[in-house]
Amino acid sequence: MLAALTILHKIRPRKKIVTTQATSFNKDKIKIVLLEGIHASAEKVFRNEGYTNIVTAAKSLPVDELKETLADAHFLGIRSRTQVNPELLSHAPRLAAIGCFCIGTNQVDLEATELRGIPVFNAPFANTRSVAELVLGEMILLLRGVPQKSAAAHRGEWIKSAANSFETRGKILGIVGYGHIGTQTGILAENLGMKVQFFDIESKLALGNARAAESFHQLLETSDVVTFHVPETDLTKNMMDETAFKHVKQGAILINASRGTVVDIDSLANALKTGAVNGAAIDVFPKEPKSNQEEFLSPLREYDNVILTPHVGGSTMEAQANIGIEVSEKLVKYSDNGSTLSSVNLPEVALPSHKGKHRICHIHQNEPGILARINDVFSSNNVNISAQYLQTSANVGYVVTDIDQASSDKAFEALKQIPGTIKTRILY
Ligand SMILES: NC(=O)C1=CN([C@@H]2O[C@H](COP(=O)(O)OP(=O)(O)OC[C@H]3O[C@@H](n4cnc5c(N)ncnc54)[C@H](O)[C@@H]3O)[C@@H](O)[C@H]2O)C=CC1
Ligand SMILES: O=C(O)CCC(=O)C(=O)O
Repeated sequence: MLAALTILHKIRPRKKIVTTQATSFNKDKIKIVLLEGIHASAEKVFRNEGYTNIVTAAKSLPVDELKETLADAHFLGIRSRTQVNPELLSHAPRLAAIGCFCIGTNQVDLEATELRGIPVFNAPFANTRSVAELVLGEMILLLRGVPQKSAAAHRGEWIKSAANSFETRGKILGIVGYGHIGTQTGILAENLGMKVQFFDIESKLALGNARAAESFHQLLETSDVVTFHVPETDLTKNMMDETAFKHVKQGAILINASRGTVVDIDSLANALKTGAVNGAAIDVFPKEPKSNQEEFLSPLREYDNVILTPHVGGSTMEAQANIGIEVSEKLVKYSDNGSTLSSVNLPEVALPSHKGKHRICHIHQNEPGILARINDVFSSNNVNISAQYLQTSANVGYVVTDIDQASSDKAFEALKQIPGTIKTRILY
């Protein structure tokens, strides 16, 4: 492992590491902030585990209020609205971990949190089914022209016609991003009798009768319905732009329940205007209202054949309750036991119980010799190590050491002084 540390250090440029130190307190002193209406199941998990200092808010907080709230907070829970950037982190000196109570983690600067030794956790598939079901429903409604017929009926108009109304059976569904949601959507669509093709940048196992498209453009050219299930990355930004729209099969349906940056809204509005696409369902937008009180602005509002939903793809009672439990359990585990298993930004270390021992968690810059210095501290303080676990990424290393209770405080103090230390915690 030491060799791996050394090699990675040599080939990666040095990143700016922000050194802050935190220790573990009594549970009632650990402040947990849960924002954006995170399901009550999360608070219940924390309370059941003895955490009582819990602040909740039904919405995201304005930046100044958020900074104030985070000044003495140890754990932060958010959904997709709260943006966590280096500026915010500089106002959260005690922050130990962040829970994204959703799938996407693009709202958090993952490198900045990594360099501060703050693990970020999410719920990678607790709302997968909810998104897939919404997409399926929207697809059926759009193929039947229901949104425009319904909007007309609300205005007193009666469009009893089969024109431009189709079954899903036998139609081709093109899935862009064949991950958890993409595959789940494909399976459900096949059960309706659709033919499924997908485009992914990774080589993927095709489930059921699905097949990989030759290219993104080939998928667009041959699909009756196109649905996006990619994360927000540099590659997916405006993936569906003016050029991509030129490849869409005449009269196709377009669905985006991934991230608002993936589909260029002006290009979509243009395609709707010219009739190049026959309808759309959009759940996510480049700029979304910060609260339910803010007006939603979009050039798509004028189109009856567009289903507009307020980023609720994953918002079902089932999904939110499950996400609340899953993410809070990960945060509790990190707090109580030090486990970073399934963290999206820090080296993953799965840990057994440390009953009868004190556990010292040390997050540090991944540089040559640091592991030796850590173990020097233990040997020079005559500390007997009963177990040690470690994992590294290009930038940071995470070493967890279980030691006898009698010698833990002295060793802990010495470990904090090692150059390159980012964060230390002692778990009793
Ligand atoms: N509307 C909502 O409420 C929700 C939205 N989401 C969004 O859906 C996204 C997808 O979720 P999952 O399926 O769980 O993620 P996933 O990580 O399981 O799958 C994403 C897939 O996209 C592929 N991909 C990445 N870049 C690509 C590119 N440039 N071209 C083609 N494929 C690419 C990946 O290889 C992967 O297979 C999330 O990142 C999140 O942003 C997730 C849940 C709820
Ligand atoms: O529920 C939310 O606030 C966001 C859902 C979402 O987009 C996700 O899980 O990535």
